[in-house]
Amino acid sequence: MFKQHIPRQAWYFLEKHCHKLVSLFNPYLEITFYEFSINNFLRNKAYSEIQSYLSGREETSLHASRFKADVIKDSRRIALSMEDYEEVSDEYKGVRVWWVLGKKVPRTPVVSFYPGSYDERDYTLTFHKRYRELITGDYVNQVLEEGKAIAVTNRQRKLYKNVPSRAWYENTWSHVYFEHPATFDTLAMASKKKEAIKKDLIKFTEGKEYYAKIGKAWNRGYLLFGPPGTGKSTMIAAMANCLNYDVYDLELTSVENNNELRSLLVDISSKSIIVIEDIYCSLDLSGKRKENEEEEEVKEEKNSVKNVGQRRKKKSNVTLSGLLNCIDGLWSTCGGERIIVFTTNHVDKLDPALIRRGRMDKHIEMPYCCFEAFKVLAKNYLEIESHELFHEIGSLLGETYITPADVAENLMPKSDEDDAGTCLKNLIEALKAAKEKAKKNAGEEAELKAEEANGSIAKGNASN
Ligand SMILES: Nc1ncnc2c1ncn2[C@@H]1O[C@H](COP(=O)(O)OP(=O)(O)OP(=O)(O)O)[C@@H](O)[C@H]1O
Ligand SMILES: [Mg+2]
Repeated sequence: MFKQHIPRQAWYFLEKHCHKLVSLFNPYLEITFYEFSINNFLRNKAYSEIQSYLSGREETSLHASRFKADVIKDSRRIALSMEDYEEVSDEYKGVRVWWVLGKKVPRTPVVSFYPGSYDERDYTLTFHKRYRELITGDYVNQVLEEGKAIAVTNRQRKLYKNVPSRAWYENTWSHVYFEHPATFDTLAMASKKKEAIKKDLIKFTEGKEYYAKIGKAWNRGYLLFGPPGTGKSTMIAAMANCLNYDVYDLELTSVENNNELRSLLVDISSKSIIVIEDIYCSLDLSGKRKENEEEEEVKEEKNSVKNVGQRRKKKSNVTLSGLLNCIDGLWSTCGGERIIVFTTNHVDKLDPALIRRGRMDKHIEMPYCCFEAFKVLAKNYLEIESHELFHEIGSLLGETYITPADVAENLMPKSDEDDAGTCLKNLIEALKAAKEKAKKNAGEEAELKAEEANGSIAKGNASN
């Protein structure tokens, strides 16, 4: 119980040599909840729940003297949790128990070349042997339940990003707090389509029993495809905000091989969206590895800015089958309530196996800006729902392709003097320019085709 007052190395010595003697007379039992499971692979849920439970208790703040502070829920409050080796007591049905937060001390000194390497921690629960059943049953269950509930209410959502691992056992997700403002209300898209996606998501979150009944893992895959600037990443943020899920942004080019990918995926908690952006460019998933590599080598020489990324790409040995196995494995083995989202600008170039239904259950096309989507943007950016210029904008939008990102850029006031009318006029200019450009491109293309056709006719005549 008072282990923390004895030097740790001395404690290990005593424990090792007097273990049997001590346990014979010691009326107390100790249960340890490790932060990581024995194989160092998965973070123990119980550890996090105990942490939340203890942070949420008044006794913790009364009896512990050193705390770690964490900002919770939109930076409005802080949660205090015990520092290493602190001890707090708790009472359950008149029985006193003690919790100590321990830290694993390596028995041999470890020299690390890397700063901030992670120490493993554990919570030890101590209580009188007499109450073994009560404490290991009811009390521990109550702690875990309450901890889970506290974690849900205090939950500050996180955006995780995989970082290249330094060693096989290391946790390779790092996070920042997720505070993206996009919602389905601010997303510029035809309202019917938006509502259908929202409904699909809500149905998924409420579908625990349904998925169990049909014998399918409680996960869902979405494929978002469309040109750059049509809102694929914005849609992901809106999904995460709608469902209150964490986001795991998986950068495949930083993953060295299939094993590393597997260990990253199994470390993802439930209530999360796993995102693989730009799947076509992240890996060679089309099977045409040779051709692409040659193209890349040429590009590499030309474009020095891209060199770092290209070199990382070559280092990654993640394969299509590895990715598929991981996704299927993940879907069937771990807890559930996870969504995986792939985004791409080149849907036609993806391997069909990757996006077949069952893996990517819903394919969502992110289109160019339509009038309805423009009205959402006008409301977001200019706080107007109608204007005399809307009619002209509507007909121009029907005649040309422009992304919501370009519309948004034009609607943003460039100076304090710019009012809604000025911004709308800017947009009209941009639309007219886009229309002209498209016309010119179409003309050139037609000319080229005609030239090609004439050339082949002339060739045919010559050979006759
Ligand atoms: N549908 C949309 N609704 C609201 N805003 C949008 C939408 N599409 C684009 N935007 C605006 O344009 C910016 C770029 O959009 P976003 O990054 O979501 O596009 P993307 O499709 O992910 O592009 P890329 O393929 O290049 O990753 C966003 O920050 C947002 O402000
Ligand atoms: Mg994007």
